[in-house]
Amino acid sequence: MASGRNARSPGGRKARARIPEPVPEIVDEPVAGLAPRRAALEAVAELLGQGRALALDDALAGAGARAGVAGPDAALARAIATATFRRLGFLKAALAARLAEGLPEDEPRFLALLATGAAQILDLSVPDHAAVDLAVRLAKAEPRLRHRAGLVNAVLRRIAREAEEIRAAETNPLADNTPDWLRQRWIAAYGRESAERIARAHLSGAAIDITVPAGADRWADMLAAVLLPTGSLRLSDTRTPVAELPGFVEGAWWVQDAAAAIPARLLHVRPNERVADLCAAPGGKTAQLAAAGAAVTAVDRSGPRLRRLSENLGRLSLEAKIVVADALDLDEPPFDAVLLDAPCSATGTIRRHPDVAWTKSEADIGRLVALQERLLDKAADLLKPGGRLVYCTCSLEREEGEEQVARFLDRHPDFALDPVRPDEIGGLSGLIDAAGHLRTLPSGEPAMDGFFASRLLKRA
Ligand SMILES: C[S@@+](CC[C@H](N)C(=O)[O-])C[C@H]1O[C@@H](n2cnc3c(N)ncnc32)[C@H](O)[C@@H]1O
Repeated sequence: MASGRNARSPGGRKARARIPEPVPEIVDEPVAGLAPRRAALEAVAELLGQGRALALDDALAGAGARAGVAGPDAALARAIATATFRRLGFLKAALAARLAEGLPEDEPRFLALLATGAAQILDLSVPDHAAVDLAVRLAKAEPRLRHRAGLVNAVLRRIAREAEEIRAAETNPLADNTPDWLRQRWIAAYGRESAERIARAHLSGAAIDITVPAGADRWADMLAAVLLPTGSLRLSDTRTPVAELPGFVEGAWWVQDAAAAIPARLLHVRPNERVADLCAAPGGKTAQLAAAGAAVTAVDRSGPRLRRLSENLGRLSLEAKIVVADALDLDEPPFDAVLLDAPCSATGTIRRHPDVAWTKSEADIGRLVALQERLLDKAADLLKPGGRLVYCTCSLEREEGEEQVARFLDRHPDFALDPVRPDEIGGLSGLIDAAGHLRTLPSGEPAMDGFFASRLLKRA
């Protein structure tokens, strides 16, 4: 792994790249391994260039289709792009220290080409020469980058030569690999030590957890999985594609992070209760509510995402009433219970989606907080007196969690907080704050996505 600190050191500055190495000749024929690199480059450049509106998954889907990659090549493109964003701070510093002119932040394609190349050399088990040669080919194939092919060759060769030193250098992921605005927020919210643990947790990917509505012990044996205290199973076999594991095709379980599985459980739905899942797609929580026997109305404003929800429920032989609508416009009789898994900054999912750290901004949080507030007020209206509301987000930001709920309770004196109890979450009392909210962290034990959840009762 690259070291930003090392890369910025005077040692990094004293020997600049001078383009001495021979640049490989380009032959105009299909080259093994080029298409996934092109897809990764396109997706990373797209996010670095215009960022905010796009998720890496969507950028990869588009770039992969244009580059004609599928199967293992698509997986390689994803691995390269994910590795690039996971350590983008380190990679940029390592590259900048080896470029006489520094790293041009206003040239996203050049930056993406170098960063994806460096990520392959430092973090993936790709032969160095393949990473360098294919990056040079990509540069030569682009009129805007062609004149820099020699520089790409020189810098990436140098990264390869100095890889051991770069990886071995001590690193502090909070200082070197977390954008300033997030670092400040996490230190303010959690303290420096916890913020450092969170940033360190982001250097690794996440485990694969599954939700099993029935027979968890039996499935734990069959899948060689660990039963977590909260009731989810954590797979130890991460090499077999999930769809090939026993029970997937039959719809016995579904993939869902252990933290994401907690909020729906906090509703304690009973058979035939009318329950609204207001931001439902792709449907992990809808499936939990439906599996518990509730009559679920699953609402989402995204048609394509609801199609995935419908397919997922179909595989699981579960049913819900599916409504494509803006939840703010929903016109339905009052519900016994409402789940609001609100759109959020998703900073709790950076282990899985490292692009989030680099493409979201403080302005996004302000916009999302305003939307969450309106959705919460709507959820309150949709609830019967005596009904339960669970509000949750996969965000580490307090404005989207604790502070959002505090403001809701100020606006709604007819609601009261119903604190989460340790016995509801397998005795993990450390996940409950003094007010009774659930707060999970990627750096916790067990490690989970960063989730916030709060249960609110409407007075009868
Ligand atoms: C965090 S995701 C939901 C994940 C889902 N609950 C699950 O467990 O699979 C947020 C969802 O909110 C939807 N959304 C955003 N704004 C909305 C709105 N105003 N009305 C309805 N859905 C909305 C998005 O399309 C997205 O699918």
